[in-house]
Amino acid sequence: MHVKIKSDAKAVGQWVGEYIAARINDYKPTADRPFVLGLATGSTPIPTYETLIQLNKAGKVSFEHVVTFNMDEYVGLPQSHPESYYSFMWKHLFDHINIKKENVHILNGNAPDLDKECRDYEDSIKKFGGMEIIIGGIGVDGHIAFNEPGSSLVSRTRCQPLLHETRLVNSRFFDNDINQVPTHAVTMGVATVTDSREVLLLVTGHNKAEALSRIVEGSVSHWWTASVLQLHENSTVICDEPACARLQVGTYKYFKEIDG
Ligand SMILES: N[C@@H]1[C@@H](O)[C@H](O)[C@@H](COP(=O)(O)O)O[C@@H]1O
Repeated sequence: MHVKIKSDAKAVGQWVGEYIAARINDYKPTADRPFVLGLATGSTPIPTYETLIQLNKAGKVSFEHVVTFNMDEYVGLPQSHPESYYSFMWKHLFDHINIKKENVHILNGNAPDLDKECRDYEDSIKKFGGMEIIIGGIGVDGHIAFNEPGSSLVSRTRCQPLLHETRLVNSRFFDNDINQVPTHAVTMGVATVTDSREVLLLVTGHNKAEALSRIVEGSVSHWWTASVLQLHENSTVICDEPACARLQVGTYKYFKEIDG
């Protein structure tokens, strides 16, 4: 696991956006061989999406042959709801780049048969040959996608109940009213994420400091599901200075020296 430490959230977004654009360009995607990209929601990836939009508008990267799979979606929230992850993705990225609508995949949290929806999603990722890169954020409890603490580290895409704490944190998007926050989500499993050939984990802000230290310095544990990235052969955590507040000085210095 690599750890790159940048000054702030904007610098993280700049680095990750430029890196993804370079990876897409190196891959030279075509209609028959698209670049398959896993994407996340939350406030953390917004600066990355802003960078990708700028690069796309400047003609430096094209999404014509990019296929995307989003990590998760709320269950029971209408797609048109401003806080659905569907709305989020179109508002913050897809509406501003040259991606084809049919190349965008987001789990349907209103599917009549959620188990089938999740199985079909896994099949669809496989049909495209798996993901080249996936980017994710983390919850303050170290969850990746909606794989709450205690999720199996070999879990696959499924419907998952949300913890009270997660709903409380996310209530800031729902008029600070926890009762408006859905109780369940459909989410890629931990193993669905780690099947990606490369994983980029974005961690910004002081409120993620405890989670970052657990993931980087702690043991691999289902209580901090993102810690599984220690076992991935190509994973990188890109974090900002405030998120490093709980790292040991030696850890901080080591990664500054090794990964920049
Ligand atoms: N399901 C999402 C996660 O994918 C995201 O990483 C997390 C953190 O969000 P933020 O980046 O806003 O802190 O929020 C939700 O729980």
